[in-house]
Amino acid sequence: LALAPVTAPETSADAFVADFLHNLNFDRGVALSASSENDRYFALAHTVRDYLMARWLEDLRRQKESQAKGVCYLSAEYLLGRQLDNNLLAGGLADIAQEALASCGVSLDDLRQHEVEPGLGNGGLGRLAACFVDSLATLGVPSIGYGIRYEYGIFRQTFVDGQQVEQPDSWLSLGSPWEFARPEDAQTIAFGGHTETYDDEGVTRSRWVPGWNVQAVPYNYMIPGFQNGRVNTLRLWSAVATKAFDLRIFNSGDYEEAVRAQTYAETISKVLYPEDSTPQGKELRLQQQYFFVAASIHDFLDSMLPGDYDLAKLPERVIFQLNDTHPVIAVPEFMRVLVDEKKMDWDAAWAITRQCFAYTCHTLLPEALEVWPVELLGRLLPRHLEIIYRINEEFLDAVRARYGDDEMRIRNMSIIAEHPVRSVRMAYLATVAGAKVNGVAELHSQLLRDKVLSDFDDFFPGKFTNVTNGVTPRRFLRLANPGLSGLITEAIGEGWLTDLERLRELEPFADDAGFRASFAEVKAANKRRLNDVLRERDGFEVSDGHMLDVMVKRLHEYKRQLLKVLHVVSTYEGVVSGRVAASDVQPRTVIFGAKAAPGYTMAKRIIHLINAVGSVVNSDPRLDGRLKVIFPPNYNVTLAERVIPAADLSEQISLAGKEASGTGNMKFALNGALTIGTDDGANVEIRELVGDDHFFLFGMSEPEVEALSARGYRPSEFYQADAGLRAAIDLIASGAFSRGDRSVFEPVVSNLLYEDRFMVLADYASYIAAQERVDAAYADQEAWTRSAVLNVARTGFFSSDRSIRDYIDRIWHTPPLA
Ligand SMILES: CCc1ccc([C@H](C)CC(=O)N[C@@H]2O[C@H](CO)[C@@H](O)[C@H](O)[C@H]2O)cc1
Repeated sequence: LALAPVTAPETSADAFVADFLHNLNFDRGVALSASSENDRYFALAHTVRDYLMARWLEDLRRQKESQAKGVCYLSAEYLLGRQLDNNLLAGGLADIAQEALASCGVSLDDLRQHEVEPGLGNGGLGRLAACFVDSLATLGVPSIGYGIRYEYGIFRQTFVDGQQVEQPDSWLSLGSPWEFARPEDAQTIAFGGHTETYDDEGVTRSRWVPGWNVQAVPYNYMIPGFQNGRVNTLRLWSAVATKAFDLRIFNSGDYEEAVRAQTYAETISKVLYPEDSTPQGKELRLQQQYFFVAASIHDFLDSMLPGDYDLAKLPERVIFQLNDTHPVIAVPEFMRVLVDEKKMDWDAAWAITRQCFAYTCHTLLPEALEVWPVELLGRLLPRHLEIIYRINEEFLDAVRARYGDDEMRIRNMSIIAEHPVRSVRMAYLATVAGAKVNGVAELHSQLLRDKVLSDFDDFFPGKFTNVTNGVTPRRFLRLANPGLSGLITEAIGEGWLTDLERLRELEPFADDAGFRASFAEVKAANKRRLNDVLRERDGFEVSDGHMLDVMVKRLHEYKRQLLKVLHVVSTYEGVVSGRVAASDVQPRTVIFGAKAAPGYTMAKRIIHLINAVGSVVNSDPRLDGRLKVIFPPNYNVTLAERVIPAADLSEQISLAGKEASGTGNMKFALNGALTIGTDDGANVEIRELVGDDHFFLFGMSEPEVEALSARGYRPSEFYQADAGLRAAIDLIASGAFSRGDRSVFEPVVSNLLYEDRFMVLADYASYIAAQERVDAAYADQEAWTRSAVLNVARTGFFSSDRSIRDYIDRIWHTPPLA
């Protein structure tokens, strides 16, 4: 019996009920009649796990046995969203679960609402990682996602007087039924101390003598493929003290000291850093990065390779994908293991390392590129600093060999920056060590090659490539928009969910009035559903017949939420000044969703301004209810799944050359919203695919932005030259949205007039003109719906399955396991 393969329960409502009640009674230890909602939720989750378990164990066995080349995806963030529905969909269990629970008088929908989403990420980068592990499993690629099991995820956002207030995200307070703790697979992670050299039978070797260590305890999460019988693993590490409790100190009465090691250790995986662009350079952040990558490397080498594995073959067995620079300390750690622990000679180890890593860059903002002072790195990871120095030395020797003694180039390319403080440029380390470096959209990858890392593109021909981002259609179409999914399947049959480019077959339906009517009805139903959610969640009402104009993303000046605010204020000013009749205003509700990094003051001011403008506009009878602003707090994956299917207009208005890709833009287009946007990030590829007639383009292109900043940009000139712009800014400056107190938003206004780093004023006129085109287009609902259908039909390219296939072809060479 012990050797019998694990089998899933029978796929029937009766078997499902039996397993559910078994889990409730024997795992939760309660009877249904006495059970709490959390008990029922846990029992349901465990039942779904039971149905997926056999596949998981079988997949793990096959991946190990096959020794096929696999991907280790190293990411400091995974923005997973709720798990229940996705696991029900992947297992094809949704219908029997519904029926089974109903037969017990339990509402599946109540249990859905009970789930707290694991907010283990900030925004784009974290959500992309979640989409990618879903696609890796659905394509059947041997792979493991590695990350950190933060005890507290991204903060919960509340508004007090329109201002952001952060609350801790205690997502684990009721426990998480989807995780499997594996303390027996814990890894010891060292820190601090010093290094020394020693003689090893005539060979001088270096070794690290750490100062202290912690335990990294893994928690496994199922990542089921979509109805393909595959389940991959996401392994997240949690920190605990090696010696949790010191009885001797305790007996001496210093209770606090007795548990200090534990408290200290736990802080490593205590909380996610809520920054998504400006690193704070905190030591704990570096501790987090080293903690999870060291644990992951050791775990892979220990658990996935046979004892006598020939390490020289590692490049045929694994590729570590670095999700931005956050995990790049993995490179010197890998070298340390090969050279110091496996006693491999440096050159052989480096030759292997350079084939086992690849780096994805997700940003263009210089301030977002991580640099670590050598003082800090040397103190926390002394051996790693030595290794980085040697990597850099040999690299610069090669640069000199190629270009001669070009000191400027040497200084520009050195992994070690001398100013302002001697630091390690993590993006340069990742670029030198990576077999491949990719950007996340065509324009982004081009700018990396031409500008940000041009010296490296010149030195490493063929190293730079592009993989345009994608999103999983399982969560962001099938689960978020069942109405549209049903319509699509009715029109073109099944199969599109794992072959999204088949959406092209919808093109002819754009000219089918009946189909358009059904499509418009689905959009209207999604709006009603959103209205129910927002009313219950935040007491907001979405007015019928309003165009839903949506801007949801992290709050950052380069994303230009301020441009959207100026459009709202201009429309408002037009009416209250009497220049525009309210009846001429296209009924529109503007929905914002945005968290600001707690330390990002200007971003928090802009959130305050949005709420302040909203409360004035929403309550001014002169607008006759034709313009509304809604800003639900705590935008997250769960809210995105309700807002995106209801949207008519998708705001993708960043300054050209600043948004690496964007992924929200893809989700909106796939859900039948039209985009108003600049030629930035993946907007360019969306516009190329949907066609200029079905995309509201505005603003400067990236070269025009460069040209303007080269000429010297003086925002106040645009203020002077544009009466509409001046009226809008003056209204804000006047205190009209701050009870007459001009000081409240003065910093925002003066920044716009005298700095405006992201050229909001320069693109204002073009934006307003584009919004007028939007109003005109929306007046013709048939034409609008036709464009919306074509947006859906032509954006199948933006599936994360296609992105993963590109990574396999261009970077990983890890074909799916048959
Ligand atoms: C250390 C601070 C920090 C934290 C996170 C980041 C991320 C790279 C920021 C991020 O999420 N970037 C976004 O990544 C998405 C996925 O590729 C892109 O679609 C977005 O354009 C990009 O802003 C930078 C710096």
